[in-house]
Amino acid sequence: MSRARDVAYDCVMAVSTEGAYANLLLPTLLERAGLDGRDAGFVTELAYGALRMRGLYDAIIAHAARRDPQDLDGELRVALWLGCHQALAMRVPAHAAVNETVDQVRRERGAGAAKLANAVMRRVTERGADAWLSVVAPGDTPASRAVRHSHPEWVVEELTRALVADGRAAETVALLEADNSPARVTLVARPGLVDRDALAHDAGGEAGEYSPWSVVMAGGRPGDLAAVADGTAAVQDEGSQIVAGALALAQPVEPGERWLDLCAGPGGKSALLGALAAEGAATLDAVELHPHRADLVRRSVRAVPEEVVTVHTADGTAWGESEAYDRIVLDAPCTGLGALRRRPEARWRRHPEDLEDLVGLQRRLLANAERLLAPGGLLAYITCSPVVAETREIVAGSSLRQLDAREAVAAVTGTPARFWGPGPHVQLWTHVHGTDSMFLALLEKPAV
Ligand SMILES: C[S@@+](CC[C@H](N)C(=O)[O-])C[C@H]1O[C@@H](n2cnc3c(N)ncnc32)[C@H](O)[C@@H]1O
Repeated sequence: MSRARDVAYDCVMAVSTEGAYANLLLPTLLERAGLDGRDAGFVTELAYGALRMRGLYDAIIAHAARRDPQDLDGELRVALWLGCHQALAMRVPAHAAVNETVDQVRRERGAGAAKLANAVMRRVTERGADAWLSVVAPGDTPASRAVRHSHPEWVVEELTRALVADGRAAETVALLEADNSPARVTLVARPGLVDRDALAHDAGGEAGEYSPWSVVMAGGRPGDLAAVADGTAAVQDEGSQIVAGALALAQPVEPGERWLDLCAGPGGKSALLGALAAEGAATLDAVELHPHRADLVRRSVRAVPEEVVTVHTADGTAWGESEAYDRIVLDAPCTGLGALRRRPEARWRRHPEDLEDLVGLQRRLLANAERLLAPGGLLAYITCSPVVAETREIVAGSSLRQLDAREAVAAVTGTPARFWGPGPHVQLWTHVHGTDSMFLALLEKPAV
């Protein structure tokens, strides 16, 4: 497993010091190292676990090293996070966790740093995880919850505020725990392009709980599936499928309808909407600001008939002619605090100041989307965040009429509308629905 530990170390180093994304980098590192099956599972658990839980591990390391972990060498700190995760969360025997960590540090930073790693890891392994929690996160305050569940304190506050607003005041801990649980890999069988049952069979998986297009994989690499390789299927969270599908199924599609995806990259929702547009003889314009992400959209929609989706590299705040579209999806750039399971580093990259900038951008995008919507048209405002300032407060500033999004979600999922909360918007929750915590509001421009 030494090779596996090296891969986890390289991944966590690149993510924490070079700004890499674990979900993009790790598959490449695994392939390069020729690791799959059990070894790949071990690396993924180790790297993702260390990246998620580094807030807790820093508190433990601070105690064990009697110094601020930020003052340690980057290499030593990363090796200690990995050592903590092995010893406290992965049932690796203490002596192995200590020895592997010390060897790693010796290779990377030499004998002096290895000595320090040895002393710290010996202290870390003197206690089990529960005993450490009572030392570094005693009681039940917002600060101790933040350490215990390894989220920045401001993130805990924002998530708690969102839960309270949704009548779920007692569920903070359940949500924080869900954020720390590995997500199942979910595929979308793009409608009209591949049969869901056939995909489930090929993937050795099963139909997802809510989305009629979803398949939950039991294991294996999605990229090995023919349907994923040819773009008729893809990895996509069930929550994303539900909220995008809701716009398409909210009312019957008239042939010739024009649809717009105003923030399309990397193109998961464009491809699902493109497939649904093709079935209804509609067309879709997909707009994305960044050229490399617009290229990802082109790749994502490659299996949708060519004449249905047109990808544009443009600024969504200024793009388009007024009243040109019958349906618009605005999947706005957001803090992403609803998708922390899948992006283990995201919670540490975001800062409270980001929220103000994002809210300004969300408002400008929504204002342009309102301008672009035809009378009688429908607009889906979506975020992969439950944060109140970028969800219900943005929608409250809209001049459009808010529809009951629960009805549209019910039409997609075949469940009763009352299942989806008090309305009129729908807030999905990771700890309740097993999806990313996506927000959906459906807005309508009055017909003239
Ligand atoms: C939440 S992501 C969209 C995810 C996408 N709908 C999907 O399902 O794959 C937001 C996207 O908006 C893009 N973006 C940011 N500012 C933009 C702008 N002013 N105009 C258009 N796109 C923008 C970002 O680059 C990012 O790709």
